[in-house]
Amino acid sequence: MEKFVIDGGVPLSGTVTPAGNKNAALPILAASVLTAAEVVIRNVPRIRDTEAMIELLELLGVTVDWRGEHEVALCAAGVTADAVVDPDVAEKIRASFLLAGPLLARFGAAVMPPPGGDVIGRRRLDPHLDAFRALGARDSIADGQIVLRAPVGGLRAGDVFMDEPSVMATENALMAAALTPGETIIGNAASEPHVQDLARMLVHMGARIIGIGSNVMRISGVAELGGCTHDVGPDHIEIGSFMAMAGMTGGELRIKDTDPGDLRMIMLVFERLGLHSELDGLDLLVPGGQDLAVARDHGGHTAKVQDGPWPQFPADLTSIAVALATQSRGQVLIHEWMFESRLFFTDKLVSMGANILIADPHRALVTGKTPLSAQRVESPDIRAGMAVLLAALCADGRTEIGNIRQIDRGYERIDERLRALGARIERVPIDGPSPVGAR
Ligand SMILES: CC(=O)N[C@H]1[C@@H](OP(=O)(O)OP(=O)(O)OC[C@H]2O[C@@H](n3ccc(=O)[nH]c3=O)[C@H](O)[C@@H]2O)O[C@H](CO)[C@@H](O)[C@@H]1O
Ligand SMILES: C=C(OP(=O)(O)O)C(=O)O
Repeated sequence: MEKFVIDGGVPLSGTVTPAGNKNAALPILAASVLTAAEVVIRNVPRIRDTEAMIELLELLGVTVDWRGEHEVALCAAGVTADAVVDPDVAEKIRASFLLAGPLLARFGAAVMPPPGGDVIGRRRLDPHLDAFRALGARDSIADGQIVLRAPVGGLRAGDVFMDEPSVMATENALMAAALTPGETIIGNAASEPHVQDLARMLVHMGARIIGIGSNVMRISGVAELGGCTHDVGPDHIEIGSFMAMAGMTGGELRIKDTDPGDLRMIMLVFERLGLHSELDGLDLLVPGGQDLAVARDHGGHTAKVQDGPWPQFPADLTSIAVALATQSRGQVLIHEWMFESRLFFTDKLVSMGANILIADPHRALVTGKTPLSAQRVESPDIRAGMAVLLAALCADGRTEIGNIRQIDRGYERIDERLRALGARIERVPIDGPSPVGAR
């Protein structure tokens, strides 16, 4: 067990390169199961969630060959119909359920243990099951696991209409449809950058997909998919986290090699919170020393930030937006529309001095700017952990953050990368000695 010890109050400045998108890498790794050919995946973030997915793949019989720090070659030629999804590893990540689509399509059956993931509210699996049913599969429960079976002769191309634009259900439906001959239509599909990235990989493997980036995709599936080499796109959630960090500490940051199309809504919403950023080619620049002030709506009305399915503001950045708002003059209502427990972590920011009123489980009214001071806090989930870390970086004094395994689930070597920007942060074993050089 480890904790972060942070001495705050230093502007973080310099250049940083974002890691590959966690939520793209996970389905892209799972898609390797769709083919017996080798797939090479580059720009894989080295985080705990991708480690867990790769462990699951190895336990299924996929050969895993790291060819570089972020490049892995996977070959699922040895996976058989009786391969088992390991329940102990599956419960570590929500994305373990992404193996359902590939296994069902390739072998006609999948036995799926309950997935894990962030405890941020109720997380339905119904859209996944609905999609598989629309392709002819049947499901039942045995020993707490979901058993999926394709009809004799395999899945049938069909008309899938999501009851909500679920990200992972769209990904499962896409993977299953790509290996099902005929045309499948997915309506009310999710279209997040990670969904698009997976769809592009499936095209490289031999499927034809029309409508990538929209909420209706038409997939011409094939009986056999081939190998490919695929680069995972940059993580827009990590980029948003770095932007907020620069704004909150007053530093100047250049974020390299972004995908500007993924940043439009994030830049717009952060601008509303007073944080200006601009593009320089593919790089995103956050100027230093900004005096943050929330922009009121026309007519002087209170500003609001609300998340939603893409291209709306990403749910995974709402915790970060709350942290940023604490350092911006004025008042803003943050409405986390999707997950009913995601805002509970704000009590940690309040304990550090933030002025946040929780109106109900989905709404927080943040009034800034308030000085923050150091505390001992736990990280309840990946993004709340990052929000608390951002608060610690601009707080006065020494903050200790426990349960940093949560942060490590989604952010690669975050302490090392923040140190390179000037942060005074150390990773120390729990009950270990005080870090050298820290105040
Ligand atoms: C591994 C991965 O990719 N995880 C992401 C994925 O999770 P995941 O795919 O599990 O999330 P879903 O898109 O299914 O949405 C999560 C929950 O939000 C609710 N919901 C969602 C859409 C909607 O239109 N109405 C609605 O009510 C549902 O209760 C649903 O269970 O997408 C979430 C929403 O972007 C992100 O927070 C997660 O980081
Ligand atoms: C909620 C998240 O991840 P997961 O769906 O894997 O729990 C996240 O990335 O913020």
